[in-house]
Amino acid sequence: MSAMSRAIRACAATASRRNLSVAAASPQEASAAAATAALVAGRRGGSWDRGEDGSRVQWVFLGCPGVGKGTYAGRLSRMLGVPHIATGDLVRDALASQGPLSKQLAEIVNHGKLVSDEIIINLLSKRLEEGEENGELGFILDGFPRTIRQAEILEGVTDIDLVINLKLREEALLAKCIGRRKCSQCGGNFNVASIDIEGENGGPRMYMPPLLPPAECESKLITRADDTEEVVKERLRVYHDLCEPVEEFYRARGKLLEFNLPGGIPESWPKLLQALNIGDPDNKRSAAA
Ligand SMILES: Nc1ncnc2c1ncn2[C@@H]1O[C@H](COP(=O)(O)OP(=O)(O)O)[C@@H](O)[C@H]1O
Repeated sequence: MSAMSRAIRACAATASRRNLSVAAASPQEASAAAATAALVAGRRGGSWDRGEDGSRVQWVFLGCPGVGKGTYAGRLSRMLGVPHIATGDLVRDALASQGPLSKQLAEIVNHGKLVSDEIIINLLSKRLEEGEENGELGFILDGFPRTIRQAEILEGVTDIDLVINLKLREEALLAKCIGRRKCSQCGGNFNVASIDIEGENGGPRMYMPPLLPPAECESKLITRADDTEEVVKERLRVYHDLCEPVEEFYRARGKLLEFNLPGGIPESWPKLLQALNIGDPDNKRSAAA
C-alpha cells in the first residue's frame, strides 16, 4: 500500500471516529486576482514540468459539472506525464462492476447526490495503491476533493501544489452536460451541444461549437445516466452547497487558480497553458495533447 493511500485511509478513519468538524479557514486578505498572480509568479523561473523524480505535479481540478474538468485535466496529464485520476471515473467503474457496491452507488449517483466520503476515500486509496505498484508519481485529481472533509483529509496527507478552479457561465453548464456523449466502443468523448450565448455586461459572446463524433462512432454513442436535465440541476445544486466551500478552502491557503473558460477547447486551451505559465516553445507538447 502506498504511503499516501495508507495515510488517506488512516486520516479518514480518525476523522470519522472523531466526527471531525472542520474549522472554517480564515478569509485571505489579498484579492483573488492578486493571490492568483502571486501563485503563478511563484512558479516563474521554474516551470510546471514534473521534477526529475516526476513527483512535482500534485494538482487538483475543481469546477461545476460540465465545466470541462475531465477534458483539461486529461490534456495536462498527457502533456506533463502524470496520471489523471478522476473520482467520477472510479465511481462509474465500480458501478459497472456489478459488485455489491454497484447497486448502492447507482441509487446515489443517478440522483445527482455525492457518494459518502468513506466510499470515495476507499476507491481513491485503491487507485493510488495500483498507481504506486505501477511506479506512478504525481497526479492530477479531478472531482476530488468535493467536500471540506475530503479537502481536510487530503491536506493532512500530502502537499497539493495547485488547485485549478474552472469556471463557465451557468447557462452553458447545463447544455454541455446534456449534450455529452461517449462512444461505447472507442471511449471517445463528444458533445452535441452548440452553445452560443450573448455576452454579459457588454462582454464578448460565448460560442462553443459541438464536438461531433466521426461517422464510425455515431451509432455507438451513449449518454451518462446522470446527464439528464433533472439530475444535472441537482448536481449543480449539490456543487454550490457542498463543493463551493472547497474553493474557499484552497483560496484561503493561496492555492487556488481561478480560470474563466473563454469558450471552446481551441480558444481555452492555449489560454489555460498561459495562465499556468507552461511554456511550449517548440510545440512538441502541444502535439502530445
Ligand atoms: N469526490 C467525490 N465525492 C463524492 N462523490 C463523488 C466524488 N467524485 C465523484 N463522485 C460521484 O460521482 C458522480 C460523477 O462524478 P463526476 O464524473 O466527477 O461528475 P461531474 O460531471 O458532476 O463533475 C458524482 O455526481 C458523485 O455522485
